[in-house]
Amino acid sequence: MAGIKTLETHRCFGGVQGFHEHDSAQIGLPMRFGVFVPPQAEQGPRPVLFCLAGLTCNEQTFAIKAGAQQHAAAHGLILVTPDTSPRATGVAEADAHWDFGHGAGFYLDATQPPYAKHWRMESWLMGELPGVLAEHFPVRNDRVGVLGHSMGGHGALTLALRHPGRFQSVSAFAPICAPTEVPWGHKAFGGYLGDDRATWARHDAVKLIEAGARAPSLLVDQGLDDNFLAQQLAPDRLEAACTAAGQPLTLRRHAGYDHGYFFIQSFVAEHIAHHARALNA
Ligand SMILES: N[C@@H](CCC(=O)N[C@@H](CS)C(=O)NCC(=O)O)C(=O)O
Repeated sequence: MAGIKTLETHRCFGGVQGFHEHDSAQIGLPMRFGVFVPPQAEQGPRPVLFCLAGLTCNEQTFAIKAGAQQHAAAHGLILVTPDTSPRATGVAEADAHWDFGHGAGFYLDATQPPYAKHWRMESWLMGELPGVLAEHFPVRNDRVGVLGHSMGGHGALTLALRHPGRFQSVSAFAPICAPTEVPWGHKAFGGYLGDDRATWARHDAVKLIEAGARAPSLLVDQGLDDNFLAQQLAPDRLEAACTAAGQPLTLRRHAGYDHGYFFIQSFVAEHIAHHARALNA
């Protein structure tokens, strides 16, 4: 049995919010993740919602700032908040940027040195972490959703599109929809994946949809006062790709909201309800 180290637990809305660490074989380093277990888990295994955070965030950010536990407790969902990259890798360059390296894993497996060794976030999340969760928490690994914010929104969309059948529900707040077309994506994909743009396209939600990949019906919220909207997020590209491909999408644009967690708090109840509808069905 793969061990985990429990770092903290807190009673929360009748359930338990914990933060844990395990020695990841995929990443080759200890990795941290949060788990909220709702009160209904005392009666048996519950569906799981992965919540993927954005640039500069870690396993605590969404758990502390989004206010999601009260809604997960109401619907009986387990929330999992993975860290956003490997840590303490010894790669000096990975500390030099806030939008690349540590805290900026982009939920993919890097192919380029020096990142290829530890930046294996897709293999960790899709291949290793579900098994760790199944050993230590009352999860139903056959009822799984994914939600993400910004870089994590890119992660939610691309992981769902790249792994059909693994997620029954998908949603995002202010996702990076077309990373191959924006500066954050150019920097991250260039560093992690190298110069071959055909490889980049396999981690771009718009390009994946255009190439025929499909996901469960998408719920996406976007604030119109988001500082990153014009340069980095490209929700219009997602909307156009979904319309052309017949991929179901509910894209809601909200006047006055910015990129941060006050925006997320304002709509997180509706996201949790969206996931609960599919996962508890
Ligand atoms: N460069 C800024 C912005 C980074 C940023 O806005 N990150 C978003 C995700 S892309 C976030 O969720 N930050 C954490 C927070 O708002 O608490 C910083 O380093 O704080």
